[in-house]
Amino acid sequence: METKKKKEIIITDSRVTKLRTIEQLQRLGDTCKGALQLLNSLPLHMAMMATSIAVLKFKDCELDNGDETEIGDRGTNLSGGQKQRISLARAVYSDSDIYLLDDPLSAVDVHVGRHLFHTCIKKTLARKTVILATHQLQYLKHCDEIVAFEDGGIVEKGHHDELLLQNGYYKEMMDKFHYHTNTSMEKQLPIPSKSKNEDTSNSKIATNGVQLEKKDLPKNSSANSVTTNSSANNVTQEKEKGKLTEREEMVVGKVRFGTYKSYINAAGGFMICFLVMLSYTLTMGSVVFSDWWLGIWINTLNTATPNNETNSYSFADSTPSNLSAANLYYTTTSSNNTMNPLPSPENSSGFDFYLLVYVSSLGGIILLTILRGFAGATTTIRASVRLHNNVLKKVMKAPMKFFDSNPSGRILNRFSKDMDEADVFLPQLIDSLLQLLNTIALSLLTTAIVLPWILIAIVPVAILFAILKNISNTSVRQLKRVENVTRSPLLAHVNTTAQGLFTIVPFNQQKQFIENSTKLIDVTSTATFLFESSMRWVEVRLDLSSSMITVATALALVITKGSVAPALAGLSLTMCIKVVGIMQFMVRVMNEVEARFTSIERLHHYEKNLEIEPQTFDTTPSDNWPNEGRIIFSKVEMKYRDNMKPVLRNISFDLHPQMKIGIVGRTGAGKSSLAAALFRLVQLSEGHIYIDGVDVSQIALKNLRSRLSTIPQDPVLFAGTLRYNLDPFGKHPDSELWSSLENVHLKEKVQQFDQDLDYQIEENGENFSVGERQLICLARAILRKNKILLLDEATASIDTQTDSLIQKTIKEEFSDCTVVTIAHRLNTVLHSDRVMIMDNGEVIESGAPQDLLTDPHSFFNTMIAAQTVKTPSP
Ligand SMILES: Nc1ncnc2c1ncn2[C@@H]1O[C@H](COP(=O)(O)OP(=O)(O)OP(=O)(O)O)[C@@H](O)[C@H]1O
Repeated sequence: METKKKKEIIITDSRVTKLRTIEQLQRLGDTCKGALQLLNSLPLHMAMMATSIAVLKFKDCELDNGDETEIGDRGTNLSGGQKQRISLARAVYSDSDIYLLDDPLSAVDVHVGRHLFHTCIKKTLARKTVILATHQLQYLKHCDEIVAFEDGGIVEKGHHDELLLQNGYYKEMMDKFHYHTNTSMEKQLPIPSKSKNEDTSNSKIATNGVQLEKKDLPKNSSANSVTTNSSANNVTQEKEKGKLTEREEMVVGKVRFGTYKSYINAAGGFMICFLVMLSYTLTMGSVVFSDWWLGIWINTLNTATPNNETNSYSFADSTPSNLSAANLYYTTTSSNNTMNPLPSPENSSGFDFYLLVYVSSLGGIILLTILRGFAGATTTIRASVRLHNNVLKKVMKAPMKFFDSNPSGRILNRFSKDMDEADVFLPQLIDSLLQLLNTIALSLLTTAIVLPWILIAIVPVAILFAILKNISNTSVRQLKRVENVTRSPLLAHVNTTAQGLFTIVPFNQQKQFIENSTKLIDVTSTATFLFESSMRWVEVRLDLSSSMITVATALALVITKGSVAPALAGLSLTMCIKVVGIMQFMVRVMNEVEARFTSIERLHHYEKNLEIEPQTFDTTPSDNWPNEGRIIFSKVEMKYRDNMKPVLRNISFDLHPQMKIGIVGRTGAGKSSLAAALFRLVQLSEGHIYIDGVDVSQIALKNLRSRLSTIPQDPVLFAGTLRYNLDPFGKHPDSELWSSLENVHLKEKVQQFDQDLDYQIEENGENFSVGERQLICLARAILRKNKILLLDEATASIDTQTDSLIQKTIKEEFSDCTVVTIAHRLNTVLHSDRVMIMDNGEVIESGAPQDLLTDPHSFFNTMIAAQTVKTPSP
């Protein structure tokens, strides 16, 4: 493998079928957890060492704790460019022979893009075969071979110079590209060749009324001085800095009353729960009454029969309900021949009366049982539905930092396993518990009335079981809590593995993921096993105690043979077996109920303690707000989390209505954070943002977010029809939907689908390319007709030609709107009214593009110069 391998470069057109594998590889390469898992699995420091020179320059990445920084689910705490660089670093580290890179330069700025192309792709991977799908046409002349695709087929193939000579598709594309980028700029202005630091040392930056001295600004965007200083002093503090995920909470001790109260409240309140309990008591009471009445009836019949000595005691039925007054009453009345005040069954009316009451009581039992079942089921279902909805509402309103620091597995765990406990296990257990409690209460009551001396025997049994319950309860409950918590990492792992499958498979990391999964399953199963074992532990002891009590009673009866009447001896033994059985069962159920209530405890924790985004309603904007689209940022400072340094610092600018503004800057400079601040995804630590004179922090989030349109860096599509994705509330007629699709140049493609607007979009829009997803989002924004549109790298994954058509559409469709365009492709913002350049969380330059281009010292000029592809010396 010493000979240099041939490189092949493939250009893809976003309207053309892409190489599916490459696309998915890159897209899923950006899923952070996959990155984290892989990076964790590899010797991370070595990986970074091997690739940092070529790719990362981690200090430029401004990660709080360098390569030790923890990355959240799907790379939530990384900028788009940082995600791409980590993906590329991972690919380089894998040291493969063939590299498939799908547009890895789309989300990075021109400086980093050049660095990545020349240092990483050309130099580090010099001896590898690299297949690069890209829309960055400026790099093509450095490639060995170019393959141009159109409509899913190859239209041209060859070297840059050859293809130019052919004067065909490639030449036309290059001409358009140059027209849109370098040529137009070159026509306007000379391109300075000064380095960035020289260029920017003295000039002033105007940000509409706010004058900033450039010398006050950091000379370089990198945070190297920050990381260097702090790491020298305190290593522990440094480690904490890069920490993202918080420990999942786990309560110790008894389940608090607040948890039960939250369940009772969710079920409908104390009164409803009391009524439900009453329905259980009445049902149980009706059974007892029916048995009792039968006893009276039979007894009356027997007293009416001359030969009544044949009375027998039958306790064969072992259901708890038969441990009732009826049996006891029957026993005593038949032996004592008590007076019966009721009508004699000898006459037919008396017989009818007994029968009538008995049949009515049976009817009552049926009715009350149905009522009880209905009341129990609806109440417990209502409780779990309300709990679910309350928690869901809380999670939906949680701030971004909650999702950053809580892996998806934790949230999934609450909504799956914990909800399952509330939906399935608890209703059954509560039903059993209420029945048992009533049975025991009624049994004790009747026993106390009829055979009070039996209570003396019951007391020690009850004490013994109470002791056993107390001993076992603590461990059963705590082991259930451990089981609850250990499931979260497993769910997170499964979730991220599924999402990152197209990264895992090409990197051949299945084995490692299976091993990790097995380890996590082991941990979860161990916890489940321990919980189940603790339950079995107490059950064995309860069984043993019950048997011993029964044996002791039987022995006592045998020893005292003759001194106790056979009937009473039989009764004692039966009572003993029943009472012990019920008590034993009740201890089990009570233990399990408390253990399973730990899931309600976890749900209640979210319900009660989850921080939500500030819901301010101080100002209610008018229905047509914002009708002008003026945006003012005043001394804005923003941190993603309190313990982090600000990502936006002292940002002030004033965007006039209908202004078209371009925001450019190095990757990680804070451009997307600006959008996050505007949408109040993260609260400002200082300063204010005004839209048409209204302080956005004073209005309801719903009002704010529904009145602004955005196309995010990672376009989001939902599983459903295309129509639903364009117009979720069905507010627009089909004609408008088609017109918006036409505006984004997707009409033809959609017409090819069998079900056109009803075409089914898969989860995350998997059946569309990233560029197409961005276009669908743009069509959605066109339909919404809001006065303010924010495009965050909205056309980064779209070819230059379509990009320019889209820019034209945006210009026409949003001519009377304020459009903020965040872009790395500088030609995208070249025709804006104003360009703002951001660096290290600050606006370092602002002005009309023409003015900035005429200033040879401007940052903007250096960026333009970088885009004109100067090959660095090897
Ligand atoms: N949710 C988050 N939590 C913590 N830090 C974050 C989060 N999102 C972004 N950051 C950090 O904030 C900084 C600015 O990120 P931002 O996404 O605003 O950059 P950007 O200029 O849009 O970059 P790019 O051009 O690469 O998309 C980066 O250093 C990034 O690591």
